[in-house]
Amino acid sequence: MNDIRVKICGLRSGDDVTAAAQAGAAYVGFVFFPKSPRYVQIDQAATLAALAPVGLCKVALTVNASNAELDAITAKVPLDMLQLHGVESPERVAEVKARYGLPVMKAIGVADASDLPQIDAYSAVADQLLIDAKPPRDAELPGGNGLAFDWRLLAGRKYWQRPWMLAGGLTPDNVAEALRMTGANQVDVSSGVEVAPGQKDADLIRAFVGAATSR
Ligand SMILES: O=C(O)c1ccccc1N[C@@H]1O[C@H](COP(=O)(O)O)[C@@H](O)[C@H]1O
Repeated sequence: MNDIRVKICGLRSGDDVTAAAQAGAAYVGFVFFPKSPRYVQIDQAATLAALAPVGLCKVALTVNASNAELDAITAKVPLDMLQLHGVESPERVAEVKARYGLPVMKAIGVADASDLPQIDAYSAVADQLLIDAKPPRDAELPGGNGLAFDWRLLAGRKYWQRPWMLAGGLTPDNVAEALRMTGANQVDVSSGVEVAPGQKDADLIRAFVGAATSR
């Protein structure tokens, strides 16, 4: 066992929450982006979050959400963290953090080295960073596309100012290599533990957490 922390994102059923918790995930994510096959409505997310055992960090993933949307989510769902996965500016990240009093994780899309400097800008305001593959220009979703970026871009950059997670195209088969190449100590996965879009699989969740944590 190592101290790698795993987030399983896009949970939609009680069985998903149980599978993530039993596998040893540290975070679970609920997607509040209607175009996603992993979308959950607020009442559904509230029910799922209530099933999470104490200590499992419950994250709401939103995309360019308004205050009204975030007000509605945070009023009903017991949360430990907000994940901002759109084009929210550093100022917006700071505003959300102050308004809701929850830790904020900002997702940053990376395709090449020119995308890396923004990580420093967000480090000044976000509590955590999620370094994900930049979506293709015509993508419907800003994340959850099962696409990896060139992990060599992060080699030797282990020490960002903030805790960070690696995401994008991770699977039970490649997560150990991704951790080795990037030096990440946290990873986030969505489509890599699914048998169909939005349909998580307990065996894949177990295999992913096992592969990440047993190096
Ligand atoms: O999962 C989604 O549907 C999603 C929708 C909108 C924004 C982000 C989304 N997912 C995030 O993207 C990463 C990477 O996904 P994948 O493992 O490549 O499928 C995922 O961990 C979520 O945080």
